[in-house]
Amino acid sequence: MTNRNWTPHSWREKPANHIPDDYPDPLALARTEAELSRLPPLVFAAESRRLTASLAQVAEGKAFLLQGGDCAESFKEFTADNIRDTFRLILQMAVVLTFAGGRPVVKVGRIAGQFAKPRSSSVETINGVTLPAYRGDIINGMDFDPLERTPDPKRLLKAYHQSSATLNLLRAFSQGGYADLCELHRWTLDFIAGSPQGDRYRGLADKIFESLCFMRSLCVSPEHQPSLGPVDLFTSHEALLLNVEQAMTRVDSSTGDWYDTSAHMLWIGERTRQLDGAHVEFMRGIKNPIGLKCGPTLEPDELLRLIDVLNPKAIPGRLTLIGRFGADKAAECLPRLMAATRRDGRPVVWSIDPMHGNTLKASNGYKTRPFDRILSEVKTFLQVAAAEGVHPGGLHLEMTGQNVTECLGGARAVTEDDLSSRYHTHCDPRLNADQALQLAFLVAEALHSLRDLQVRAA
Ligand SMILES: O=C[C@H](O)[C@H](O)COP(=O)(O)O
Ligand SMILES: C=C(OP(=O)(O)O)C(=O)O
Repeated sequence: MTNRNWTPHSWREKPANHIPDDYPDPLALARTEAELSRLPPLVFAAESRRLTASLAQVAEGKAFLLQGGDCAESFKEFTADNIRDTFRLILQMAVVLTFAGGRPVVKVGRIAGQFAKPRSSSVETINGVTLPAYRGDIINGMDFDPLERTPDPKRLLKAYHQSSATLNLLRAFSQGGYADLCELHRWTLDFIAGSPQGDRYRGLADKIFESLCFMRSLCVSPEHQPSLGPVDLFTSHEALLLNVEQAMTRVDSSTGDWYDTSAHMLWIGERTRQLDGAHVEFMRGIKNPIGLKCGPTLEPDELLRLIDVLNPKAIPGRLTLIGRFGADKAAECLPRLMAATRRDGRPVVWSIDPMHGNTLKASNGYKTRPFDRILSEVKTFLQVAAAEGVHPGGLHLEMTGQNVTECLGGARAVTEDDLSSRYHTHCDPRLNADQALQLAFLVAEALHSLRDLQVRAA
């Protein structure tokens, strides 16, 4: 069923921000878009519907959403080890959060398509030379060189094929070697053993391990082991390059609905959420579950009007609101938005992205994020949600399974001097595996106390 006056290309009539318009050969771009539109879908509509159903459980307070992965995937860091490590980290965090929250965790990666970045400035100047800014490997290259920085349509195809291979591996991991949760949790125990603050989490980690092993001992045959389903990890990315999203949007033959088959879930970024803009126009017409970043300048009225447009039929699980205010602004901005959606009554998932409002420049010039500020914004989210009677539905993180030094702090205390040692991100600083797992344990503690309070109040 098509939305009123919507087509996969109706966004082209609206003002579009952050989509490059400086391809030297627009005809080559058009040919590539046509080629993309003939390539097979990366995901299937039925899988996206399954994710909507899982997110509906989150909206009802019966599940929790963990969405995380790279800030920007890159061609250079495309290896099986990187994919495996991100996959494993998401699962490790999910085990901890499931146990503490007493609810299933819906797992969504920022993976298999998270390539394009909106930038604060469209140019970069170094030593008096000005070139177009790097916008993600799907558009141009990172090296500060005029040729590299020129948008190249061939990159769209390379990103498609990389996403396809990534998904292939993720599907294999989901069904294969990582299906044994007991084994998976052993990795977490290794993290505890090596962490300077490991003792703090040991009690919880040991309880999880005992429970998993107990469940395993109850199962008589391998197919009944505590394990993961076939598409247990869903994929997502920011729907920034609408020409690519349009090319990947297809009619689902079983329902007649339009689905963007580039990922299970897409989100609208903070910089492109204008009510009359191209991104909102495109996203209103696809049937996938979608996210909307909500930053400090979003007012309740505007949010409700965005909900009118993006989820007019109030479908549970369709819309996830992803707050990203900054530790210093969350307590002021979030209550009025949460109160507005609670009063409004239409179902939404409330999630928190504690990364994007907490970026700063270290004294040595590196873009970084302090772990304490990230944690503080998550805690504020949990407190405000409790005060407003809203389910704190999820976490949205930029993180990697690699041992990078991009965010400050954490148990192993990354310092400003450490940043240069393993700073590999292509755009924004990510939590490393230890920092992300530590955050999962700290959120788990907070969710556990919340659960205790709710049980006592019932
Ligand atoms: O991930 C979000 C944005 O793309 C990123 O924060 C922009 O960074 P910039 O301010 O360096 O352009
Ligand atoms: C660009 C991003 O975030 P935001 O739109 O919230 O700035 C992102 O999540 O990659």
